[in-house]
Amino acid sequence: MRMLLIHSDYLEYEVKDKALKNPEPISEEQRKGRLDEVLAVFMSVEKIDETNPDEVVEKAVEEIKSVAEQVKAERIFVYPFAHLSSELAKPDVALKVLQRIEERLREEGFEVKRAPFGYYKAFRLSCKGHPLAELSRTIVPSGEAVS
Ligand SMILES: NCC(=O)N[C@H]1[C@@H](O)[C@H](n2cnc3c(N)ncnc32)O[C@@H]1CO
Repeated sequence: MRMLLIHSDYLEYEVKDKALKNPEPISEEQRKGRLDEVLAVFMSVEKIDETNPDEVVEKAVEEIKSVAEQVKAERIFVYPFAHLSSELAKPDVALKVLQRIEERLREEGFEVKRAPFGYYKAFRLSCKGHPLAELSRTIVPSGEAVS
């Protein structure tokens, strides 16, 4: 799992076209979304994560929680982003992992939105620019080497 974390004044997206033959079914309301004062987390779920998705979910939640507490963000935007890795997990595994991360962050008390999976989307982001505003993390199941 590769994550790019951007502490932002806002992130807003608009769904454009399908990027997968069978993208995640979405409601009309989910075609656009916005959060203000948000920690945007762009995530590529990787092949290696398929060996232990549950562990990767927990490690990702811990990392996101730690950064959110450091930058004092109470809102998280989970953003599926297939451009941070050349060894992507299959879409059905990736979607489940991202849905579970969304659920777990809500359980931890954050306000959470997740951008729709399997689409091309236009988005606008306003990075705050402070020293911790742009971070990346790589997470792998235990016992696996980071490539
Ligand atoms: N920017 C637009 C986009 O990335 N669209 C991606 C993601 O929404 C999603 N997707 C597919 N596989 C993955 C994966 N392994 N991890 C994360 N997202 C994935 O499917 C789209 C096409 O790859």
